[in-house]
Amino acid sequence: MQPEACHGVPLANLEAPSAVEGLALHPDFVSEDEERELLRTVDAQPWDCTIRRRTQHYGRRFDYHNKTVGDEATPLPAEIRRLILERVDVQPALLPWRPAAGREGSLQCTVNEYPPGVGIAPHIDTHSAFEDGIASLSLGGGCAFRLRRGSDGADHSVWLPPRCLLVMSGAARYEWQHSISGRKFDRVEHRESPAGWEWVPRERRISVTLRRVLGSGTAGTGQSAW
Ligand SMILES: O=C(O)CCC(=O)C(=O)O
Ligand SMILES: [Fe+2]
Repeated sequence: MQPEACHGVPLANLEAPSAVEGLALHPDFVSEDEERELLRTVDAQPWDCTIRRRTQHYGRRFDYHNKTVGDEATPLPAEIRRLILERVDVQPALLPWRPAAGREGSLQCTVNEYPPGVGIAPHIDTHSAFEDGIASLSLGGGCAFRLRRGSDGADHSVWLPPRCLLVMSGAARYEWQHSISGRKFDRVEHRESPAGWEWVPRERRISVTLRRVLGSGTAGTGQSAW
């Protein structure tokens, strides 16, 4: 099923497409107050400007050039740990792994900043570096998140509202490329409008993604770096 075309902009649906097995959305994963607290926290930290969008890396560092994870670990800000990691941990069905359960050295957390007009090219997160199960929390603004399956070109877009936790596991993680177009507006399903959709201007979006480094943390020492 192809997305309806309008000026070539795919329609972003409000619900996770059932065709993308392993894709789950958890709306209002944090409250508006918690979102503000997380944004304040992130904005108080230094940014890495190596690539087009600004990033922050906690836990193990991912090298964008050779697609490997370094050995050193940067402590996670306490607010990210409390409001995201610990909350994911108490809902074991959310992710195939537990981010705060003493698996020290195995977490990789990236904060991405997307000003309006900035996106991320289609990709599958490196198989050799990360385990199954990737979570991403949207803060500040939403975006249309596009998934395309390599085997048959199936193509779906879903709207990620602010405060929503996206989880990609199984097929969604391994068989579908994901991307965010570098647009200033998204075309989003809107059931009350006559056309059934509306243009939504992009606002600055921050995503906090959690991944687990492959093969690490299996022999815990009981110490935690964050
Ligand atoms: O911004 C997001 O939610 C996704 C980020 C992403 O795909 C990545 O860092 O690999
Ligand atoms: Fe990704």
